[in-house]
Amino acid sequence: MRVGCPKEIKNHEYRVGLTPGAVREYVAHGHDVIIETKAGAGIGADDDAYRAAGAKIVATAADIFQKSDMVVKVKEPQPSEWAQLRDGQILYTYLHLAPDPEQTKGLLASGVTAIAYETVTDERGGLPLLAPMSEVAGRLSIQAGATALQKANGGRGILLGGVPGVLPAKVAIIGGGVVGLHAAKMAAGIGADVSILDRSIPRLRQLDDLFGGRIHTRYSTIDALEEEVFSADLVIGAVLIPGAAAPKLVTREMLSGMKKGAVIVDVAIDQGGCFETSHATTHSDPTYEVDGVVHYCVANMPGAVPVTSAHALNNATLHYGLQLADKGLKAIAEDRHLRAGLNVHKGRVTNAPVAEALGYDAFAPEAALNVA
Ligand SMILES: NC(=O)C1=CN([C@@H]2O[C@H](COP(=O)(O)OP(=O)(O)OC[C@H]3O[C@@H](n4cnc5c(N)ncnc54)[C@H](O)[C@@H]3O)[C@@H](O)[C@H]2O)C=CC1
Ligand SMILES: CC(=O)C(=O)O
Ligand SMILES: [Mg+2]
Repeated sequence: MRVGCPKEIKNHEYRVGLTPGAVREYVAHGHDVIIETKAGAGIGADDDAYRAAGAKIVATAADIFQKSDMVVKVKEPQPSEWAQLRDGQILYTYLHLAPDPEQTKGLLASGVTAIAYETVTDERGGLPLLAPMSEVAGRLSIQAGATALQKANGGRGILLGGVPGVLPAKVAIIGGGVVGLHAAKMAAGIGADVSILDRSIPRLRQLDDLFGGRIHTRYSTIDALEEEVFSADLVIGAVLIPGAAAPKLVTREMLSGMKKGAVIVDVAIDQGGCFETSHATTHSDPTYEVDGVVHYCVANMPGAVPVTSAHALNNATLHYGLQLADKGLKAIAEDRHLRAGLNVHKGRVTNAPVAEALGYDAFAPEAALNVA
């Protein structure tokens, strides 16, 4: 199979879908790999590094989209990219379709077979291709929040860890999954007073055990949520219902009960966000203010630390990428966890939560692929 990787074009997105190390693995499996020139510049991998790994360098993204049987990317295709996808081609990348009707329309019109990293599953009920970026974004959320809390950046001017004799800041984390855990590690490590809210009691038990009393866990009712959000200096939005649009847990009305200069980091923004007042921002202009509360809602947070993120992402995507390259659609038909990643196939939506969020009929991946 010919596998192609274009340079990412989303705002300040410096990750790359294939690192030179991943290219070497595809080549070892007998595949042709083409890479757009400078695709790896953001992680310090130049064209020669890709040539040494066995790839051919091409001049434009159009060359990649025209010549590849499978396109491997990081972020959801942008309008100029989805216009170049076609029937019979596999797209392997993050999609986040539920909050994005335009992209969904574009992918359906193209006829492409699109696998969304974020809905591929594993035996333990996890999302193995989302997890590494959630680890990065969870850790970054505390750095971003700490910066936004500085007075000159519009925040209330509180240091997360405090100092001896002065209380630390309060951090409320809504959603104790992968993002929530990694945000809590950073916040607790820096000395903040941390609460995590979740709807899963087994998960709250696990977090309580992990932190040995260093953080507070709370079952996420409206009462608990209000109490935590109203007293917090920094609120991290980290809920997920896989594939679906994020539930709006913090309403506009609730903002009026928050401290002036408090900061919200809505990591769940790639699924539409869990604050009613969230809208996606970019690394060039990451924050805005509503009712005195600073909002940070960057949808590609890991793009800020591409050297870490691109390698962590490739570690997770390589296994199924090789399966797809080796076997094509048969790989999806054979493996139920990869099938869970199939969001769009030949003009049909094949992920139920995406179909429900956007008002399409859902086709089971098995039916769309003619798998018994
Ligand atoms: N903005 C960015 O750059 C990035 C965003 N993300 C996003 O962050 C979000 C979280 O991802 P993960 O931590 O990997 O998901 P996860 O599935 O590991 O955790 C989500 C948690 O939310 C909890 N939850 C669900 N509904 C809830 C509710 N009503 N109240 C409280 N908790 C609730 C679940 O029980 C679960 O523990 C996703 O939308 C993901 O796509 C991830 C990486 C980068
Ligand atoms: C998961 C995601 O949206 C990202 O890594 O950018
Ligand atoms: Mg996005």
